[in-house]
Amino acid sequence: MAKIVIEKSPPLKGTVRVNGAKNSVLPILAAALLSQEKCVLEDIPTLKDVEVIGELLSSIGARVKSDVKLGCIEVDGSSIHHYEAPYELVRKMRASFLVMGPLLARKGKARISLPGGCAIGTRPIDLHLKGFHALGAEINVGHGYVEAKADRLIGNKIYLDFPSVGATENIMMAATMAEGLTVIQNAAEEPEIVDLANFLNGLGAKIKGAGTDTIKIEGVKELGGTRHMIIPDRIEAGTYMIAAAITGGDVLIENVLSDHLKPTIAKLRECGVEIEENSDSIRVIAKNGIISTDIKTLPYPGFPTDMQAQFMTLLSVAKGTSVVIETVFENRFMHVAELKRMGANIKIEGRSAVVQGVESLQGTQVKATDLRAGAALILAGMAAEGTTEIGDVYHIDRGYVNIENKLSALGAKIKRVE
Ligand SMILES: CC(=O)N[C@H]1[C@@H](OP(=O)(O)OP(=O)(O)OC[C@H]2O[C@@H](n3ccc(=O)[nH]c3=O)[C@H](O)[C@@H]2O)O[C@H](CO)[C@@H](O)[C@@H]1O
Ligand SMILES: C=C(OP(=O)(O)O)C(=O)O
Repeated sequence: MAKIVIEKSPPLKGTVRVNGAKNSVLPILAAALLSQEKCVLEDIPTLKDVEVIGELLSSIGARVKSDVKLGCIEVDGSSIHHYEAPYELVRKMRASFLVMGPLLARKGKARISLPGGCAIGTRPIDLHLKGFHALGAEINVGHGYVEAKADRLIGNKIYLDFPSVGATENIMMAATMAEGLTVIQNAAEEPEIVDLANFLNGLGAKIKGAGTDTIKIEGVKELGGTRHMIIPDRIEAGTYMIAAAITGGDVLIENVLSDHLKPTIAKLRECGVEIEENSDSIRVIAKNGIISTDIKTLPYPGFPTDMQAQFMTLLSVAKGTSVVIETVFENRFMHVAELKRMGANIKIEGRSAVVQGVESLQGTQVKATDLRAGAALILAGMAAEGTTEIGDVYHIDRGYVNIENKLSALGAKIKRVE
């Protein structure tokens, strides 16, 4: 099993480029199933999750060609003949459930394995199903699978009890070819929702309001092909911003939309980190040590839950006490036990963690319990005395392209050992 081994890093220096966003490319690849023609996606990150969704689309009958050198994927959905996402693929990646909306719209039926929980929470799919039901689908759950059927989908008004990213995406995709108008209220407003809506509109869909809490979708008869560039990954960018901050470095992060990073930028500034925002890059300069601050995760434009673990690592070596409140997932503190093994002083009280900054962390053997917990441990390893060895790195490979190469190019002492 591969491990990542890290020694305490000098201040990081140089330039790093961020890849296309994992959380955009996954729903957009699922959405390509809606099209009768070819879709070409650009700035595709070479991630395990992208491979898995590619396998899923192929198993449904789409022709998927990827050009790793050019960072492109072409999906031809004209020949889809199947309507099932089996347990083996959904188990590997929850986002597989996002093919349900497109399959319902395209084939009138879908059978998808129930995703189940994961290390960060139970993650139900009730809001996705509430949306499909409101569009006229008959839903049956049994034997670990959800089956949805509809001779035709009919537009409706759907209020989401929570602005779920996945439910907003799945319902938006299903509604593109429904009869009449669908209105999603209390919709998620994440940049990845806007990217998906832009892609769908490129196929000929009629979607308005993506990026606000009310999305209106006027159904069309069919969708064609398009070429689309995936937006930069704001979580990958945020992770490199913290890498620069925790090592006291000076790093230019390229291919970034700073508008998508407002909460991370604001909180880093509160910690005393200097940040220069340019049109498509951000420079992070950390000369004066880190000051404590409080964070509370919220749906966009609030502080992203996907940055909570990495930010907590930074706060664990800050001067003073910080409080971190996780409101999006009920169990997203798995990294705390590992950080504590590295000498962090953190106490959990329900959904809050009280972080008392320590002078320094100490390297030891730890394991990645999920994707961002793994990223948090890499950051901790760069700030820790001695050697840190991270196991279960397959979690990290779900969401970061060549993280050890990108960090070592900035001067970090990090390597992967098989
Ligand atoms: C592939 C992808 O884009 N993943 C992101 C997406 O996950 P995902 O789309 O799964 O996250 P959601 O926004 O749906 O989940 C947020 C909260 O809503 C709850 N919920 C969700 C759906 C539902 O039907 N019922 C329900 O109760 C979840 O359990 C969770 O507590 O958004 C999350 C929140 O920003 C991010 O952490 C993930 O990185
Ligand atoms: C939780 C995440 O992803 P997923 O929804 O794919 O598990 C993440 O990207 O941090």
